[in-house]
Amino acid sequence: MQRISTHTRAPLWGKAGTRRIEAQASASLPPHTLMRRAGLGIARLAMALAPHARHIWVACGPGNNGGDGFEAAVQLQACGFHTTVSWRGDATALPSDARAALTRLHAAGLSCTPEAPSHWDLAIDALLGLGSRRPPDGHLADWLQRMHAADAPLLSVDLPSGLDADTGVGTGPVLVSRAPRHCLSLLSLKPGQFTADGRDRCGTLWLDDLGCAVDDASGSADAWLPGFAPDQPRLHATHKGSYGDVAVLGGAPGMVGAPILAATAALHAGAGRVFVGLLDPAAAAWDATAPELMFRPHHTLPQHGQALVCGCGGGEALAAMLPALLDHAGPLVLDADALNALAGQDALQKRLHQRASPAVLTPHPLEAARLLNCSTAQVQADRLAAARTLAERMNSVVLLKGSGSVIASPGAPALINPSGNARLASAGTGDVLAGFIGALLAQGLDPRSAAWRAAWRHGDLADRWPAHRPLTASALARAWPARA
Ligand SMILES: NC(=O)C1=CN([C@@H]2O[C@H](COP(=O)(O)OP(=O)(O)OC[C@H]3O[C@@H](n4cnc5c(N)ncnc54)[C@H](OP(=O)(O)O)[C@@H]3O)[C@@H](O)[C@H]2O)[C@H](O)CC1
Ligand SMILES: [K+]
Repeated sequence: MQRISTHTRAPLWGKAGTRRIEAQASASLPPHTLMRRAGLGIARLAMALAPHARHIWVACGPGNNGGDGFEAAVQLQACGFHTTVSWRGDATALPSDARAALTRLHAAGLSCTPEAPSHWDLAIDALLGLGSRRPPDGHLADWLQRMHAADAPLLSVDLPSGLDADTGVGTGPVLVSRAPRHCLSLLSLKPGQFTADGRDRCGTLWLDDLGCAVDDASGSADAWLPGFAPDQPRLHATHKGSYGDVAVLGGAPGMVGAPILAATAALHAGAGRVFVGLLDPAAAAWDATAPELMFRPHHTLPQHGQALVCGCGGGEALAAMLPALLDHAGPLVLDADALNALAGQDALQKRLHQRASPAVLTPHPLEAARLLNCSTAQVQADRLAAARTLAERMNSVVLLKGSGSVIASPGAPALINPSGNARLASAGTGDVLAGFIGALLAQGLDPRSAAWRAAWRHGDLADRWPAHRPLTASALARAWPARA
């Protein structure tokens, strides 16, 4: 069993892929082995999470997820925990593995009750897993509501009930709670655990591969957790020219802060030199808080060899500049108003498509919806699919922001960034991310690596941010850790 962290590099499989893994694994094992292993894994984790629990509530559903719960209850009872198993249904309607587990439960002297207990020290949600097909209702919804409202820790089996393994879209009750939440994923990690509602619903994630470790030799994974890549050490005999130039274009009247944030972030993320071209003619041509930034007339940027970050607070004036920029700029990040200018403009999108080196696009869900000509809800309903479609359509690396940012690139597996938290939900943090990506492009990283490493670092900084210190974009822009 493995605790999943932001450093974990691992393949992610959705429903179909996990079912394939399960079928292959169970074909070579005696009947019911996987479910027994699942029960053992759940019980072990439950005991580790709540060693002093006196009363454990196992809520079981109508499929094999419920069967995992029955197996876990047998183990917990055997270890001396007072265990209540709540289950309603017809035993003959259970799938065969779950039916066998129910028989074992009865043989162990346990019986099921059709009601929830009044008190518990740890709840185990074994209501629905991969087979969840519609919002839980009736007694399933009632039991979920009780588990989420309680102060006791909650351990979800495989998936929090109602969470879609492919998309991370959650249905059914979930309340903001201070009680610890854990999820023990079985056989595989799933994309839906890391994006959309997945992070909130899962809490701390664990993986038990049930002794069937699968590699991804065939490249069939639906997405990947990228893992952690430290910054490259620097040679002593280098200079500012060794680490590339970034040019930042944006800053229409009233929005000058955005490019300054991106430029500051690029500087702190290690770019050798950073230039700024502001679109507001009345803006000051230097920034006393960041005297390293070099301000230039916007029409002179980017100069040859500079990585361009374009769009931050750019306003509508950017649209007229985009054709030339798309044709001639080298490494390129398009953010905010540059993305809005692209939306619905087939000619611009064609230019983007024809670029020799893919640009990095950093839409939030609303910007992605504009580019895809659909609603934000449709983007959020399947973030992986939306990012992949955009990446193919624009021949670009697309970093779809939000909880569990998705990084999709043409011809490469999609990545889901696991770092970050809701403290990043404040103005300007997107500009900082664009600046980080620009700095990594300037230092020679390919667009996909620059995008995921920047997203990972951006999230990791937020994860490590001191609780008592406000997380503002300008502080974040200066927080890239010093190289060893
Ligand atoms: N088989 C094994 O060896 C192992 C299985 N594992 C665990 O199994 C689940 C997947 O099991 P599955 O039976 O396919 O699916 P579920 O348990 O999630 O539920 C399916 C049943 O639930 C009904 N359903 C679906 N949605 C709802 C809802 N909202 N309300 C009520 N009922 C619902 C569904 O009924 P349908 O009418 O829709 O067909 C099914 O009856 C997996 O997640 C693991 O936990 C382990 O991997 C170990 C090995
Ligand atoms: K569950």
